Order: sequence, then structure tokens, then C-alpha cells
Amino acid sequence: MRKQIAAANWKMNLTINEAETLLYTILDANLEVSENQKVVFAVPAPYLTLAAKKVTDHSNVFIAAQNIYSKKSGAFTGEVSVTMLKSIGVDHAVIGHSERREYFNESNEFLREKVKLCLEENIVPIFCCGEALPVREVNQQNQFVQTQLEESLFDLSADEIQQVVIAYEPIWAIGTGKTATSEQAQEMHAHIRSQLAAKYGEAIANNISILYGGSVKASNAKEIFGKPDVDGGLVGGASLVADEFVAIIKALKS
Ligand SMILES: O=C[C@H](O)COP(=O)(O)O
Repeated sequence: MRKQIAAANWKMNLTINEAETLLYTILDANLEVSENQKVVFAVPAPYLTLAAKKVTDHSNVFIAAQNIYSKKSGAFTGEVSVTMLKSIGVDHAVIGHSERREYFNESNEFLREKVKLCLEENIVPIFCCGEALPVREVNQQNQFVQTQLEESLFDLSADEIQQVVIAYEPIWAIGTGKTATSEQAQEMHAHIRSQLAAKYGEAIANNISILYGGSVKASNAKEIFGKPDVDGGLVGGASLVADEFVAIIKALKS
């Protein structure tokens, strides 16, 4: 049975003191995260070690890197590898966020290598996909996202694909306050799941968590997460406010 997941993406925000306070406040909020749920914090790289140590006492709570490099080690100044993450207890990584694709020119092919590497090291890739506004305006979003999946994920084996979490994040809804309607989210999630089913079979497709990202907040999480193919969210801005993120966690399906 696929997991329901609330994933925080702090992006490039917070000082260490602010990060500690936020994480501790959320963890101390009497969270009851069931076996069928996961809470993930994608924190800035300098805070990964501290955050990974802090969550060891909390069941079903995990720490993610916001990015990795596509090689395991070597002369790649400034980059962070999956091997390093593994060695500090980090077990998830956001791969292919639209900000990485846009500002750092990360291609589907490059992201395919990163996903592979995560799986080799037993790190769960949270693979992001999603279209920009001009693509949606000409109603090409399904084909666009399908190509992202095909080029980055569809050479994985049946065992491998089931380790991947997919996050659908329409770029026009990220940080804009403009959320996709729950119907738009469901429509795309159903499309993604149908593509997974066509490639790997229905049973496997039904095992894969598909998160929605784009202006999720406490006030809309319940409705969006309530849709049958939406298995939680990847949350930016609202994950920086403890009460908001706690409410978002509570909005997960049980
Ligand atoms: O990774 C998270 C997404 O980019 C969503 O960000 P947002 O919740 O601030 O719109």
C-alpha cells in the first residue's frame, strides 16, 4: 500500500537557529505519523547532519537532501554525493525540482542518472515533474509530464520504480499562491498513474506515492490530499511556518 507523505521543502531559507527551532517545534507538536504515512524534511545541505540526528527518535519522519550530484565522488567542487548523504543518515533526496531544472539547466537525461544513483544507495528519490504555464495554456501538460517521466524514470526496473516518490508540481502554482484546483491535481495524478500502469502494470502503479506541490497550505491541504490519486504534498512556503506544516501533516489521509 502506498504511503501518504507530507514533505517540507525549505529551499534556501533559514539560519541554523531558525531551522532548529522550526524542526523542533514541529517534532514536538505531538505528531502521530502512522505506518502508512511519512513526514519528510528537505533541509538546506549545511543542516542535514543535525536534522538527520534529530529525527532518529521519531518514527516515520525522514530527512531529505534538496539535490545531489550525479557522481558518487571525485573532483566536483561544491557538490554533494549520495554516498555522503547515506553516511550521515539521510535517506531521501529531492530530484529535479523545477528550480533546479530552470536555474541550473538540469535535463531529463541528467536527472535520470541522479535517480539511478539514489536507488543504488537506497536513497528514496522524490522526483519532481510539472509543466510551466505556457504548456498548460495550450493543453499540452499531459504529454509534457509524460515525456519527463519517460526520459528520467522509465528505464528503471519494476523493483526500482516502486522505490521512487513522484511529486507533480505545476510551475505556475509554485510560490505564486495560485494552487491548482483539486480537480486539476487529481486529473494529472491519474494521468501519471495511468502512464505508470501502462509501463509497469496496475499493481505497481498503485504502490507509488504521487505528491502534489504548488501553494499547498493548511487551508487547502485537506481538499487536495482528499483526491484519490493525491498521496500528500511537497510543500515550500507553508512548510516554513510550524503551525501550517503541522496542519498539513494532519490533513494526510490515514
Ligand atoms: O517544493 C515545493 C514546491 O516548489 C512548492 O512550493 P510552494 O509551496 O512555496 O508553492
